[in-house]
Amino acid sequence: MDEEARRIDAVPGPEHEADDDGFEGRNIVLIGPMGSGKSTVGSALARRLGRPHVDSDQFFVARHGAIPEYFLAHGEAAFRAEEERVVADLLDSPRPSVVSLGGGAVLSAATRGLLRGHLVVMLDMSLEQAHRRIGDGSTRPVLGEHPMQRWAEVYAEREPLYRGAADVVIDSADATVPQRAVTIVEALRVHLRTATPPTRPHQEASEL
Ligand SMILES: Nc1ncnc2c1ncn2[C@@H]1O[C@H](COP(=O)(O)OP(=O)(O)OP(=O)(O)O)[C@@H](O)[C@H]1O
Ligand SMILES: O=C(O)C1=C[C@@H](O)[C@@H](O)[C@H](O)C1
Ligand SMILES: [Mg+2]
Repeated sequence: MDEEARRIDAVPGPEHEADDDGFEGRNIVLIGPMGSGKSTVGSALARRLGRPHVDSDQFFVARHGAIPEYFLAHGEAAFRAEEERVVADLLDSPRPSVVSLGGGAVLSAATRGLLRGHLVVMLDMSLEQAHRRIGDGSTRPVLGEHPMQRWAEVYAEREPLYRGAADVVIDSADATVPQRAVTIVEALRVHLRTATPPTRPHQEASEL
């Protein structure tokens, strides 16, 4: 793991919370569909908490180059295998961090297993909101030539995986980025007060 790269984005902002942020030293991991704000909100959340922010797509690019080009050259299966390795490295963080995952990272059963024990937040969004965010989808090779139709299909396939892995689901896509960071902090605090036992292993959607 490149420590220099890990420090990028790690500078606390003026609004950051106390050093002991109350999240038991666990990573906060953001999952959810393409365009839901995992990278953008993750960065704001990390600043708020005074934690490092790391993003699996950014680390993938640092290791392997641009994602669309990697898909073209090697195919999706190779991408998923490398993504799995990147995510495992990021979750094995020496400091509690905010970790934003690529939209398809939860497709890996190994990754879903690793998520147990971390605090996992699903950022949800509607198709209409996705339409406003994603534009022509040109930076997301999974969306192909009909990005919105494909976004909806992919969402339907993955929604049970996101929900099965998440400790909290945040549906506030129309709120501002700082508001969404605050909403996540509040939802996680409620989760930690009410979850029994505190680190209850997540169930696979198929087990629910
Ligand atoms: N309130 C908001 N919250 C989050 N993102 C917003 C908001 N308003 C606009 N955006 C924009 O939505 C776009 C998608 O956000 P982002 O790239 O963070 O999504 P993502 O979940 O990381 O997507 P991917 O799975 O492709 O990595 C960005 O251009 C971001 O600036
Ligand atoms: O949802 C997906 O499958 C993807 C989402 C992006 O974050 C990138 O990880 C990549 O474009 C694939
Ligand atoms: Mg992202």
